[in-house]
Amino acid sequence: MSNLLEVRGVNFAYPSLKVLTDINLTIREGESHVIIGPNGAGKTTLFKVLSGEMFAKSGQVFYEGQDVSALDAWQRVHRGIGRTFQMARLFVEQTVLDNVIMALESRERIKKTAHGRWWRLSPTKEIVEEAHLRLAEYGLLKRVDDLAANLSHGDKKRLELLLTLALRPKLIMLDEPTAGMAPEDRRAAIETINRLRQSEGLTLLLTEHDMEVVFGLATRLTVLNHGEIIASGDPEEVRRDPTVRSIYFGKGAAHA
Ligand SMILES: Nc1ncnc2c1ncn2[C@@H]1O[C@H](COP(=O)(O)OP(=O)(O)OP(=O)(O)O)[C@@H](O)[C@H]1O
Repeated sequence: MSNLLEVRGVNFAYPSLKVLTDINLTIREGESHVIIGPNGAGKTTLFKVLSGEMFAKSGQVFYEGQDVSALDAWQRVHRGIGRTFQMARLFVEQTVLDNVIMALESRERIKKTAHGRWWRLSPTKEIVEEAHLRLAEYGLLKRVDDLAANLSHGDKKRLELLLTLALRPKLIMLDEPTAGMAPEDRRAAIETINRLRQSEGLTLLLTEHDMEVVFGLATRLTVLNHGEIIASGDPEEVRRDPTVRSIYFGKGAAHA
């Protein structure tokens, strides 16, 4: 497996708080790499630095061997890095169908030009058909005409995943993909994500608190604590690591 993403010596601080300290991390092609850590450990901040929403104070991020540290978020999307958020980001005043059409139009635009923030006012027949097909695949067909704002939490997350994947990323970063879901939705999400990883040849980087999801998805596991990586490797080995056990899985740990 070759390295898809490499993080070298990344440091990040908010004005009054140091959050990431000397982060070194490798994401290999095809793996499902889960990052866990107590609340406030710096997981979301790390995602923001990797996706280009914020820039590291020092250190570098390499994607497919190229330094992308200075690229903006949309430029990283063009390179093939997709991302979802803890609270799904959708065009809530648009219908479910229009959300999908916009994502598909945007993908076509990315293929043709260097700039992807544009869509046609009247989409082609092919795009509308593809949108319906994808909505059917995700079990959202009956909601096509609903406003995205009116979807349930689980359906919003599903739609966001569909939109992110419509851009055909190679690496997809999922920030707590099952947060707030009922147990049966959570199990369905694990299945969907595992299936997509295999069928679309995706590499996954996730943060997650729910241990059923963590061990249902992870092929590699990294533990972040107070902005530092304290363990990384095979999920079962990491689970047995004495430091990890005392900090994270031990008595009184936030998410044991
Ligand atoms: N915009 C900000 N300005 C200042 N401090 C921030 C900002 N965003 C996050 N923080 C702080 O940075 C630290 C790391 O936050 P972050 O959201 O990255 O942690 P996390 O591991 O994702 O937490 P959670 O599991 O609760 O989502 C926390 O102490 C948080 O309060």
